[in-house]
Amino acid sequence: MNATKLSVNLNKVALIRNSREGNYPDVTTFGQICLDAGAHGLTVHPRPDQRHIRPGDVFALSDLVQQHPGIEFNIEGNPNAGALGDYPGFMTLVRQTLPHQCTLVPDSNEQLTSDHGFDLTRSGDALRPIIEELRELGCRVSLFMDPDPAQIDLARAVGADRIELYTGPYAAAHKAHNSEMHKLLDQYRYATEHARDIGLGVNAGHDLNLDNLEQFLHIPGIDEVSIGHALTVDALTMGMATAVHAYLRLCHHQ
Ligand SMILES: CC(=O)[C@@H](O)[C@H](O)COP(=O)(O)O
Ligand SMILES: NCC(=O)COP(=O)(O)O
Repeated sequence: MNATKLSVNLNKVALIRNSREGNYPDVTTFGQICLDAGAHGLTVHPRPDQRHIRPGDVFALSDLVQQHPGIEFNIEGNPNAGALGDYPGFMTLVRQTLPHQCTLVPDSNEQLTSDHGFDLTRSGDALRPIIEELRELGCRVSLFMDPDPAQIDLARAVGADRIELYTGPYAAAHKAHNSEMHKLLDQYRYATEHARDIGLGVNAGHDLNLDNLEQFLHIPGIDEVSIGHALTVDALTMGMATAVHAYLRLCHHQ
């Protein structure tokens, strides 16, 4: 069984912090707890409305990760999200913090959460120079994608290093005990095989949790999962370090 890396998404820790004045809980402290517990990386998805992760968190977590060689910092977002108020824009933040991985996501500013992968037939040409710049900056570039082999071919063609499979539909089918789930899992399995065959790495994320992760990871070849929402909820009952351990076990690291 191959091991999949776990990157903990800290958005929801920041969301609680932002509900009051001050810095409690401190996102960087929770990042440190995750790393001490064995997480392989930290993920943030700064959104232009700063509903959770703020630019200061991105800088602080970048500094934290630099003190931990081998740990990956992953920044997610729409590269076309420009400056808004005191939000400097996605690409400015990335240029200033140089994460190991940039996961590009086609979210609009007002979206509640990510809910689809890129349609590269429409946005591929615009993404190509952005991907080129990110790779020149030394960032691995991953594109948030649905499990569609034709679109995955385009991800390769526009210069991505990896894809991140959007797992929301799988999570919903799993929760509903829906007969669609097995059909979906076949699609994710085929998409993963296809991506690897054409030289792309494969990440996965969105709504993965302690109930649905194990079955998803029966698909061989998933390099990394990024998990935030459910892991943070689990941490409310288990504590953050124990929650990270529980997810690491399902990723076959413990
Ligand atoms: C790309 C992706 O699936 C995650 O970034 C997810 O969207 C988390 O973002 P929120 O925490 O803002 O819902
Ligand atoms: N890329 C997915 C991610 O970072 C976390 O998604 P979720 O676990 O908060 O749904």
